[in-house]
Amino acid sequence: MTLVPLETALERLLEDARPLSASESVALHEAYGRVLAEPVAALRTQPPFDASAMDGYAVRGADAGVAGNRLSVIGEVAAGGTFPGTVGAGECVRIFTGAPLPAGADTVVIQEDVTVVSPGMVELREPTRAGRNVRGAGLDFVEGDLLIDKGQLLGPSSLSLAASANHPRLCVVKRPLVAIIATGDELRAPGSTLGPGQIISSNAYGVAALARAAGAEVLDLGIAPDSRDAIAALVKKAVAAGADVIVTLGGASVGDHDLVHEVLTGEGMTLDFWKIAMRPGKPLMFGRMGDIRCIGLPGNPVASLVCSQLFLKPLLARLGGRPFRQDMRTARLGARMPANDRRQDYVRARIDELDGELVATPFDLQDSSMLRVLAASGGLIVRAPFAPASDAGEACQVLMLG
Ligand SMILES: Nc1nc2c(c(=O)[nH]1)N[C@H]1C(S)=C(S)[C@@H](COP(=O)(O)OP(=O)(O)OC[C@H]3O[C@@H](n4cnc5c(N)ncnc54)[C@H](O)[C@@H]3O)O[C@H]1N2
Ligand code: MOO
Repeated sequence: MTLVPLETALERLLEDARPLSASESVALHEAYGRVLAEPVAALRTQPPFDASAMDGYAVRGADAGVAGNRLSVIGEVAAGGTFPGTVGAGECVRIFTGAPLPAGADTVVIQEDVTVVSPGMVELREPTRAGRNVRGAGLDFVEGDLLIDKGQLLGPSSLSLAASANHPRLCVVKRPLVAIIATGDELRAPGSTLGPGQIISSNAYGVAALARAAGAEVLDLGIAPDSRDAIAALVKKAVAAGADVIVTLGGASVGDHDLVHEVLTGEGMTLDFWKIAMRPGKPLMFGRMGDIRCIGLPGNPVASLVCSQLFLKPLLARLGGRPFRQDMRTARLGARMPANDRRQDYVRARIDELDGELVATPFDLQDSSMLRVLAASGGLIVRAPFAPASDAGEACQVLMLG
């Protein structure tokens, strides 16, 4: 059987994956980590007036430069207030950080450089350059300035900037909706009392977490038994819910009970690729149902999560318009590894840091049913198809797991 090379599969999955055109308006507190769908322009000027940057005395520049100058204090202004008069020669106004500069003044002498001679009189101890300690109107931005470009991921500083520009809400790219369907007669939800032959359905939880980490919204449609009608009913539900991506779990292989391909095709999916030269995850399936992408994940728990990390996450990131890069690192092998066969191998490994270097030690047991080993793995050693045997201490590539 020909297996699709992993790079080819990834290219085909991502080739036409663009940010969804749908957008929504969200309150600023909900906008962290979202992607901006429309540019943000300043609705106001900041600061809107010449403002004091320090606590001190607002003076005319001509009066500020001479130590020993005595100035009479004609009033006071704090942030939020305004001073009604004008500062003349030989005068000053007590001022606090953030307050608008009174008319006539263009300089602030910080209070540390002043001696209060009497309640109405100060003496300058140090000269201050004209214009110092003043933030000119529009120093940060001017009404109409483009502040944040469309497509930007909204982080803490962009949220404060948008707020400062007087936007209570922002227009962001819709999160891709992922519908998850588990398949298998043997599966029961966590917390169930199991009958003979039954196991707990675990894959959806990790896959959903990876999808959310990539910026998606998740609709977990539960478990369909191994019947065409039951699987088809959940696929129809996913389509009706507006899913952008339908993820099935299990039933992707070649057994008599592996019905996913048949059902998805019956519901209108055109298959793109199926069966990849990778381990775990060989039976991965990808197709399109109109604009909906369908990913058939293998049932083995480790395979479903490794395939989600390698395929689902980048796809969802693209659809959501967010940057994505796998966290690949170079490490030293902590043990010898045998030569690889034709499948790209993702080997569960313990990751330690030793003298500033990463050391990746493969676990002895690599069965793709073993979640405990995966959970103990800080990363996956990536072994290219037909890689020769490697000795302990040799450099290797590791896909770090978050
Ligand atoms: N003759 C062949 N048999 C198999 C092949 C093959 O190429 N030829 N491939 C093997 C590989 S590799 C994998 S991976 C599995 C995947 O097969 P399916 O996608 O059809 O998965 P199932 O058969 O439905 O389940 C496999 C295994 O995983 C358990 N499972 C399924 N869903 C879940 C879930 N949601 N949570 C937890 N565990 C789940 C299921 O009970 C089985 O034990 O096929 C090999 N066989
Ligand atoms: O994907 Mo399967 O887990 O390669 O064994």
